[in-house]
Amino acid sequence: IKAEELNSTDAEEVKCRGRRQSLKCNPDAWRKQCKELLGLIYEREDSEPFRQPSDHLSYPDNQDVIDTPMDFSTVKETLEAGNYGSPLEFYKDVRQIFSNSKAYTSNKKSRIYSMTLRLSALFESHIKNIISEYKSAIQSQKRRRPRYR
Ligand SMILES: COCCNC(=O)N1CCN(C(=O)c2ccc(C)o2)CC1
Repeated sequence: IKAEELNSTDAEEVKCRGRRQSLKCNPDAWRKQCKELLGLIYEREDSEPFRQPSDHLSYPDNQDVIDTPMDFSTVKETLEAGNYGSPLEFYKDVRQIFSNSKAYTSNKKSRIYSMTLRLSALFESHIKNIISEYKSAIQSQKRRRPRYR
């Protein structure tokens, strides 16, 4: 069969199978990329208040305002335990950290909340590519399913 006779999906698949698992084709590349992104976040001083679960003693009303507590150590453990099935689940938990802080903040000028704004800007700028590479990697792994009428 000549290469030009392959349809786009098969061509993608052949391209991916043939080549060593480059980032483009490797549906598991996202785990390493998310670990690296977490490393970037930990390097930022802005992440300090979010590296541990917020201690309810010093922030008593945190309990009733926040129904899904989340912090970066929990995200890190989940990722390292292999308990995220995709970068989308990782994304969901990290966004929870930022939304909890926003929900908890009475004024938008609070120092802790402004830290989450900088962190989420950094996070969003990196997670976009990780998710789109993941989506194209699984696309190129998918066989075209015959459509039964
Ligand atoms: C050294 O870190 C200890 C664990 N972390 C926390 O205790 N906190 C982090 C989460 N959090 C807030 O996002 C927030 C928004 C506005 C205010 C006043 O707090 C509450 C405090």
